[in-house]
Amino acid sequence: MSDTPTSKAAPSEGLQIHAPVSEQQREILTPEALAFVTELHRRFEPRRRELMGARADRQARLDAGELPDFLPETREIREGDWKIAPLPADLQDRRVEITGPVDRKMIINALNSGARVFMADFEDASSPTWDNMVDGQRNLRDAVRRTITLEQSGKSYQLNDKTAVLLARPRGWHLPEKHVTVDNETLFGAFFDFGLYAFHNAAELLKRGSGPYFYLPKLESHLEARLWNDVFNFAEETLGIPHGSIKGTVLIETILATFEMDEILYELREHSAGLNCGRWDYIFSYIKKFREQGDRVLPDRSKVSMAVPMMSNYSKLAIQTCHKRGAPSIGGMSAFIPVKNDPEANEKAFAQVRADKEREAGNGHDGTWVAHPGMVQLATEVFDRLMPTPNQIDSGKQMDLKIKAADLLTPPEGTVTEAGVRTNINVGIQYLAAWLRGSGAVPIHNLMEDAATAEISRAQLWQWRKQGVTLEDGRTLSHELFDELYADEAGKLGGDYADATKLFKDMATRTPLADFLTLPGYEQLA
Ligand SMILES: CC(=O)SCCNC(=O)CCNC(=O)[C@H](O)C(C)(C)COP(=O)(O)OP(=O)(O)OC[C@H]1O[C@@H](n2cnc3c(N)ncnc32)[C@H](O)[C@@H]1OP(=O)(O)O
Ligand SMILES: O=CC(=O)O
Ligand SMILES: [Mg+2]
Repeated sequence: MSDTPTSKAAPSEGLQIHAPVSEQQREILTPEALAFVTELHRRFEPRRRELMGARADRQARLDAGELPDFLPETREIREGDWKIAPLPADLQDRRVEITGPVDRKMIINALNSGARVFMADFEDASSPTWDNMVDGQRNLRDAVRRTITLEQSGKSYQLNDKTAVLLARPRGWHLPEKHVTVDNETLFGAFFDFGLYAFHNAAELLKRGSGPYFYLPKLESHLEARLWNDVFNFAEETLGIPHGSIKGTVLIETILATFEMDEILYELREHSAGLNCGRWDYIFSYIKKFREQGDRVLPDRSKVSMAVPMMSNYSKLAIQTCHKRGAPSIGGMSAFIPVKNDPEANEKAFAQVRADKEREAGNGHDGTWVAHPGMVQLATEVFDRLMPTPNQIDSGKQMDLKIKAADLLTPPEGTVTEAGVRTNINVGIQYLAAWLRGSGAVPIHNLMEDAATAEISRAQLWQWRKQGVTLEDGRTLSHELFDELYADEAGKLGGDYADATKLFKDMATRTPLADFLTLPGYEQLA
């Protein structure tokens, strides 16, 4: 294995960049790195496209009333006795993982936060501007080599001696990288983000005793996991790193993937580092997939907690499935963040996070996510107390659980309120405005908001309006009432939010529901 990454592929012809490239960005966009990305596109783009077609076909069937269930054709995999390959040493203990965008300061702060793992996020927490995506790669390259530093606002940032293990989350299969084409076709973000990170860092990470570790977002089927596995195999061979050294933790954050957790682990068994419960996208996915099914309307977002049966069953099934296969099952993100200048509200936020982490550790998760360094100590204290071993894969928790499709599909009790409608409008517009300005994670009303939580706001509004839901006060959410509430909330935010107000309303009302807010949003992103 050499220090300088090399690719067997020749520097690429056919790849074009349609954006300015600074001197510093050229260090990332080298001919060799771009040749590798080009090859990923040429080999795997037809399958990516086919899988996106399968998503659309499935949605049409769901719109017609079909419900998901465990697949008959993969019963043998579910019932078989197999395990994933052994975990590398530095992925055995993942009790607290901090996440955040690939901004230079955030990366340093997250790696120094005391968390076991840092997930550097090109996805939900990042607005995919060209500079964010390419500079993020540069920041991570420097983080891997431990040369990352920053002087900002009179403060000096550098890495502590002991830092978190680094995982990167590339964009999901659906998101294009519009600034790059290969053979005149748009390159997709997953190939760009994975390709550049793996090319620049895989060998270096292995040399340093870690490895090229990834979180894989928004998968809807085991066939999508198979594609990632093939991409990993190709990358290992091309970059000359050992087979199985790339590890992927799949986010189970779509209602459809929940029915294929065994199969997803199986596809990735030589490359798997377990599963994670991405609760926010999961709720979004439930709304999106069942948007036309009037008996599956969810109540206000604040009422869809991890304690409601549908969500609790999903997380317990993830624990059972992972542990049967020797894999870690990581919990999710509580959206509560520290509240400045309000001790009472701050105490409540901490109590919420504590309760969430106690539930996760008690149920059997092997680790969890936090959004803010201020929550690392609390989550660590909870996991240290309730999980005294590095993980609880062998604890036997949830092994007697018997989950049927209805346990995952039955919506929770609860009502839709005018306040819930207004909050979704207000938060959705504020988030989208920030995203269009280049920030993908923002604090709004003392909660962490990112692309996944904004999608819930949008999809709920769409479904409630479409279904003409009855509000708790007895009124129907007619198109007229929706317009009235929308105009009122947008009016309170004012003219600075004009672009976001227009786009968010379009996304909350346009038929059919757009698959992702970030797709039409990306067309408007500078
Ligand atoms: C649904 C999902 O996908 S969840 C995963 C994706 N979402 C995320 O990763 C969200 C991550 N969190 C964040 O981005 C931020 O915490 C926010 C936007 C929610 C709040 O940000 P802020 O209000 O700026 O936080 P705050 O002002 O309290 O920050 C205090 C310090 O902590 C740092 N900080 C805050 N969050 C993080 C983080 N996640 N990682 C690293 N550092 C952080 C800030 O940079 C700041 O550092 P400084 O004192 O050196 O300037
Ligand atoms: O990515 C995490 C989620 O909750 O969505
Ligand atoms: Mg997500």
